[in-house]
Amino acid sequence: MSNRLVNSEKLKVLELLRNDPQSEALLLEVAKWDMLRIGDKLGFPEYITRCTNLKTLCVWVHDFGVSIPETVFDLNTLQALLISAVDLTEIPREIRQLADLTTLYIQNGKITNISDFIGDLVNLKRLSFMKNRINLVSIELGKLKQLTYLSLSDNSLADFPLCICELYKLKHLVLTENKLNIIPSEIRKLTNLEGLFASHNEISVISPDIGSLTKLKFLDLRYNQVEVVPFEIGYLDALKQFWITKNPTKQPPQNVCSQGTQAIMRYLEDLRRSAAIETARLKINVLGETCAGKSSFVRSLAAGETRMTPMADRTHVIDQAAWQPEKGILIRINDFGGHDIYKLAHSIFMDKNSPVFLVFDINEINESNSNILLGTWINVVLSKSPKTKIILIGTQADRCNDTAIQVKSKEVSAYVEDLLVRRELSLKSQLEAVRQRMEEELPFQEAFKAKNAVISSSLSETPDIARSIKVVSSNSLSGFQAIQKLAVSMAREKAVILPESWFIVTDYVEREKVRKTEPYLKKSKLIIYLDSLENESIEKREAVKEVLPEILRYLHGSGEIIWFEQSPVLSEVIFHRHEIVAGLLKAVLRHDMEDLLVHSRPEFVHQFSKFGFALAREDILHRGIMTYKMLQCLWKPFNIGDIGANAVIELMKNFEMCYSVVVNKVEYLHIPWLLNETAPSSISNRWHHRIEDPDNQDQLTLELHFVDHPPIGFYEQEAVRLNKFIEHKTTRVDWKDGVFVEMDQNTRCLLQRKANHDNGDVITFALRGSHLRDLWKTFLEVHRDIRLLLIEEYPGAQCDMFSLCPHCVKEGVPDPTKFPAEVLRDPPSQDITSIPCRHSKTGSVPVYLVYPQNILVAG
Ligand SMILES: Nc1nc2c(ncn2[C@@H]2O[C@H](COP(=O)(O)OP(=O)(O)OP(=O)(O)O)[C@@H](O)[C@H]2O)c(=O)[nH]1
Repeated sequence: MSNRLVNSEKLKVLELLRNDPQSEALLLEVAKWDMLRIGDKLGFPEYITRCTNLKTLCVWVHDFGVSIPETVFDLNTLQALLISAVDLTEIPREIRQLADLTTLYIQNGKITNISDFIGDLVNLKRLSFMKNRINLVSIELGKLKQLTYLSLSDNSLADFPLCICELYKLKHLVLTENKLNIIPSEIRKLTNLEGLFASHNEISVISPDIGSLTKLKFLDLRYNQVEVVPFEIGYLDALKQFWITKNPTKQPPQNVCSQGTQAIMRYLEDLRRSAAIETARLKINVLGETCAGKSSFVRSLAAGETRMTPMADRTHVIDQAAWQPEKGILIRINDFGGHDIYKLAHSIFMDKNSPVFLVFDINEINESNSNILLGTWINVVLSKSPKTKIILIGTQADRCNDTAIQVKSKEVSAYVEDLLVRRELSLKSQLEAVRQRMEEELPFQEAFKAKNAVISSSLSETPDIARSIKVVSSNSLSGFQAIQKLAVSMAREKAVILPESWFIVTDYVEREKVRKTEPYLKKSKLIIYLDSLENESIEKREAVKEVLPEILRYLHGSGEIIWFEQSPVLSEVIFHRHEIVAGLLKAVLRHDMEDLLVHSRPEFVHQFSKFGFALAREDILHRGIMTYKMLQCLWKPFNIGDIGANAVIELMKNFEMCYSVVVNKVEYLHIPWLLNETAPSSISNRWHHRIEDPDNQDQLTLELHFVDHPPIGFYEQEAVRLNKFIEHKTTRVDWKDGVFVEMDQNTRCLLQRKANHDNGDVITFALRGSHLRDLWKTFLEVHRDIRLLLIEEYPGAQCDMFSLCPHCVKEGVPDPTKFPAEVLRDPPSQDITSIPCRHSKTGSVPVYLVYPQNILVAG
């Protein structure tokens, strides 16, 4: 059936009309129709002239050529004409004949202007020229006083057609995907407007008069160039949804915009009440090996004069320097002291929007150590946040002559270039492999396509590493000017406009940072402080209290504080001193724990008996288990009390550095980072290399192949996450590179990390048991979890995931067939019963071994 009618009962008539178009009886029937929808390319039906009662004509996907058949304009009963006319280049003049039209849609054409005669269609209420090429609109459009809906979306409008602002009854105005650069003052005239949709334009100016649109409920300005949202938008009481993300907004700051309408409105209201102050805050993270010269560089930069660190002063974990290069600009520089703590707790201290200064001693760099001094750090940053800007800074230039500096600078640039080329080549070869498999036309084409898309997108994003390195000396301050200029320009890009009242909180935090009296600030105490400000009006104090979460989020984003709001315990504690958080984490996540755990030390001797301490020590060193009591001892020097300790534990759990197990009402923290030992010998009895009982057991296996090493922390984080899938009454054994779990009598699993110098490291998750259906359920959940961990936490990790053929595994084939793990998310069609496997005698294996037919797929 090619022609479609809205009323299906009339389809028979239509079919007969095709066969016998002259049948008078049928034509009489046609004359009664009031609505007709045509949706093909088979020519325009002749009988249309007989539709003398037609009120609605809807023609989609119809090849008119460049003009609409004139017969349409004779249908003078028409009230609604909706056409999609691919080749139409202008609005047909004859349209004026349809004087009763209330709805006119001419979409998906090539129309370039809206001509004068449009003004004749005075009864129009709804008008759309969506998806044309309109760049000119006649002022006559302003005569359509009955219009309530107008869409000119997806056209080429560069100037806002002011005549639109004469359409007083307009309720919905859709101008998305044009080239508009302003929302003009005249917009105030559209007092009935309820929805203004202008995303994907080039709008940089919004007239404050937009504040007159008292009925506006929806305002969409995403994907524009707006820096300043006028505070008058805060007057729009009816506004339910305001979208303004994907703009370079300073007012409100982008983190406020991404919080949604309520947060934006609160901010704007605050701005209305108090003065607006422009401020630019930037966080720079300084990384690099120990003794590179980081601290000397950071301190000299912040002080504006040489500040060399003595050799002795190299024990800090993280220092934060404040640098105010000019009024209104505050740069916080985190100096990570070359410690692993940065690598372990990246997500706590880092964010993709803050640049990294990677510092190395220019005298030390050579071909053999570039990988350690630069490559490892670059990979750590890129695996976590591939879009972070990285600037390479060679220090200690005063100890190097000019020629050597030139040579070494070139070598470093070449090294980085090479690193990026290698990265690209590796991605390209992965892509090639996937494409080859696509050509083999195996089942699971969707899986290959998905993988193809992921690799292609990584390929299209070249990491943002500055190729030319900056060479400085903290001794002579040579090269500092260039760095200062760069940092200031990066800070300016981050400038935001804040209501003056926000500075009550930011000033308080800054003062406390300098005073260093408290290890952290309590939110409840901050609120008490706000209440105590007698010089401020009650209204102002209340307003600040209301926007406190936004202010804290802003301060977190600009590196001023560490504040997470996932839970009441966490949100109560504001860490305003980075060094305290780093110190607390380092006190637990240290690899020299064995030396520290000596009973006679003051922090332990009064808390533990000798025997009790020996047990606790054993737990930590051999099982990676720590009690709350032990934590309290380790954190004693920081004086953080119960509230602070609970918040840090919560932080560690949230960032998956540990998981907790409660035994006999005592909470134990399991911290895979602390494990140093190889697999206990008992494991080989509980998990044989080959499946023990092949007749009754199966094994599902997931292998993660990394181009080089897994990103730091990935394995440990997955080891923590694995706990989610383990039933309460199970046995779990952890060692440095593995986890073995006896889930129940029938099911066991193994997570293992294996170094493989030639082909990159491999992490394996294997699940073995006698109920294939149950195995699949857990296996899919774990696969989904690992996939999400990679996507969300390690988006730059170069990793290939495979599902091994269970048949090969059972047979003990040394190199089992590997299916791309994407097959686990791509159900094969129901009629496929077997999958090719080169190791099988029959050349294939049953599909249920590769994909869990009839079992719900974990997305
Ligand atoms: N001559 C010279 N010595 C420098 C320069 N920068 C740093 N140093 C010296 O190099 C040594 C290490 O400098 P730091 O600034 O402490 O290096 P770091 O990278 O912060 O070291 P960690 O804190 O261990 O990570 C110190 O003795 C500094 O005095 C420089 O530009 N010129």
